[in-house]
Amino acid sequence: MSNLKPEYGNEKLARLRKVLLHNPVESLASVNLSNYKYHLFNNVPKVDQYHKEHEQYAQLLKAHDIEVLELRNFVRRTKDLLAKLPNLAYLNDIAVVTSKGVILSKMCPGTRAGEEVVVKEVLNNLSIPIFHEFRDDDEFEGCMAFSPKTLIIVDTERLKTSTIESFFQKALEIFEEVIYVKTPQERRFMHADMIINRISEQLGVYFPSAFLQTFLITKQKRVEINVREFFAERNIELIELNDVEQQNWGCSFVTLEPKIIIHYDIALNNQTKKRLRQRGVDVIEFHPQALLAGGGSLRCLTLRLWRA
Ligand SMILES: NC(=[NH2+])NCCC[C@H](N)C(=O)O
Repeated sequence: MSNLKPEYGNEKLARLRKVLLHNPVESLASVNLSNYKYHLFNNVPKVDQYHKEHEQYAQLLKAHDIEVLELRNFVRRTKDLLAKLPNLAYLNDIAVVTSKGVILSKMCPGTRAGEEVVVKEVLNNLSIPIFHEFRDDDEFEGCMAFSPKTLIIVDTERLKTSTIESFFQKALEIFEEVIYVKTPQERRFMHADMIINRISEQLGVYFPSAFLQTFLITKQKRVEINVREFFAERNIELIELNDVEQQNWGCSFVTLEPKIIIHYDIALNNQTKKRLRQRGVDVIEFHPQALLAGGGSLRCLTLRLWRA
């Protein structure tokens, strides 16, 4: 019997130790001029360049001492699905790994449906338990473990309100509170990381106008809150991003450890970079070209498995 602590869980903002990536070599070439919109790409990807950049990103993570697991090495039974799922690369949306187990998404009907079947097999093969799975008629493309206490669920076009409602009680078994955000149903706000993210215990970024209505939900109550005031009361400063930064995935980065983030070099403007520097934040920059066709950030490509 081992008394080692399990090596999974990502809600505590410690150093990132282990991630899962998937360079979509089996599927990317099937995205073409006649189907790229169906496949939720912004345009047709330059396949070789996309793979190259994906590999460069994996190397960047390794250079920072992060263990990088390749999804295909943990897939057997669901192997045939890899060729059919070009968005499987966007692993962030398919699962949230907490130290109490995984919240496994239920991807929307269409090109992303079934991604969770593959990821479930992988998690199983990695001996990471599932905390929650949704029903067949649910839609839930991820949420954000903001801290060990706080789960953020953003009601985007990729989540069904009824699915979210039915999940609150379960979420409150492992989080003290859920922050529930109503956001415009537009592609630019498709997942939680498009509107908010954390950099350290005391600092984050957000895009204010995406927060149409925000609620704090606990076992005892549900109250409407003002996000900025709410976080300010807890001494968490949220830096505002502008419209262009938000559309360039400004909120969607990988926090390597508190105050060090890995981000697209095109995402933040100089003023924001300066603000971050003034607060002691280091930005490790990565230049994307072909990756942009997929409509996702480096964070979207990364299933954070373990922080410690
Ligand atoms: N967390 C994210 N912002 N993910 C981006 C996912 C991109 C993907 N092509 C989609 O539209 O579903």
